[in-house]
Amino acid sequence: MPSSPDRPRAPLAVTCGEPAGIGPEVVARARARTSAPFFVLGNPDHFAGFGIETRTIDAPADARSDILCILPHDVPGAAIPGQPVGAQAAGVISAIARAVDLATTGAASGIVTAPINKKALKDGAGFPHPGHTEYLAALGGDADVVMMLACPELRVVPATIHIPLSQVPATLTPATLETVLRVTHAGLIRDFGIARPRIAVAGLNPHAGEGGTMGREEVDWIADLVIRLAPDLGCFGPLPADTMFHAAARAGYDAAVCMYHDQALIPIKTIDFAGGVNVTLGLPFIRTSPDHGTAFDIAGRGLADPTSMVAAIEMAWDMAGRRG
Ligand SMILES: NC(=O)c1ccc[n+]([C@@H]2O[C@H](COP(=O)([O-])OP(=O)(O)OC[C@H]3O[C@@H](n4cnc5c(N)ncnc54)[C@H](O)[C@@H]3O)[C@@H](O)[C@H]2O)c1
Ligand SMILES: N[C@H](C(=O)O)[C@H](O)COP(=O)(O)O
Repeated sequence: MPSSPDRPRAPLAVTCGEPAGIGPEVVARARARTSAPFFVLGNPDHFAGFGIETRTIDAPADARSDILCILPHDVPGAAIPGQPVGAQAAGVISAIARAVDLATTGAASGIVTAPINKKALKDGAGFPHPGHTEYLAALGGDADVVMMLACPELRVVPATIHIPLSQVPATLTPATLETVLRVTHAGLIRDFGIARPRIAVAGLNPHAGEGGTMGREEVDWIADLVIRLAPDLGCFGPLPADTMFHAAARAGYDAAVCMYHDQALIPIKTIDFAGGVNVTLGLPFIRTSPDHGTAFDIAGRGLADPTSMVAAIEMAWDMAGRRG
């Protein structure tokens, strides 16, 4: 748990996520594993049956830490494990927007999102975004946002996120990478309390291009950009991605900025899938999430591990305390 706040803080708003997934289960089980104040936006029926006492509340300020408090949100019908219901998609999406409103007005200290199934939301309600990160960026006024996944041993940032691998080289530009590095640097200072962040930058190509023999992006512009920004942002690289995640290498930086989704997320989900947290940097409000998805294969079977949800809640609460 984070240190005691200097003054009372509003509780966190947790979104229900996909009812057919493990979101409701990990939210319910998290209640028994942390004392951080939160309430969940969703259909109260979806949170029954996990052996956790629940209570519906009328307002965020009514939230308590000893009971799972649910602020009712219209996500109609039963939750069917592994089978998304199209009619629920709009409610899953609007719960996210409502949580953002609550955080923006100060009724919530920040938001923690339970996992969504992107295909279910697209099929059910035409959700146009590939993930929370992009939706939250839009809700946050087209903010320049960065996806960071963090665990005690490692923080990673993919510079490109939910796009096909074939589009990565064209999407990566000096301007986009510079923005990612600046937002990452600011987030490490503001939300992680690191006074002088050290940021390792991965190469795009095998062996970071090996002097242009295995790809040219590193020699054409990535190295120059990193050198130019190094005095301000404490960045270095580009490094061969295959050798920058072992324990001794990790000790040399506070975050690794990677060129694409899996380059960043494979190492952290391998090192600490249970404890990883997804945090969006650059938003005008706090947002964290567990690092796992809807896990339809185990939904409704009582097998879901709430550790990542607990870590996400505690990280958001800690950030809220740091921001004051
Ligand atoms: N923050 C989010 O909203 C978020 C994050 C990641 C994935 N997703 C979405 O979730 C859906 C499924 O994605 P996926 O299958 O790639 O990943 P997943 O994380 O849902 O599942 C991967 C594997 O890990 C297991 N697993 C996941 N969480 C677990 C937990 N808490 N306890 C025990 N086992 C757990 C699953 O059973 C599965 O075998 C996709 O639609 C994806 O886009 C959403
Ligand atoms: N890219 C994330 C992951 O694989 O864990 C995940 O899809 C979540 O993304 P959002 O937070 O943008 O939904």
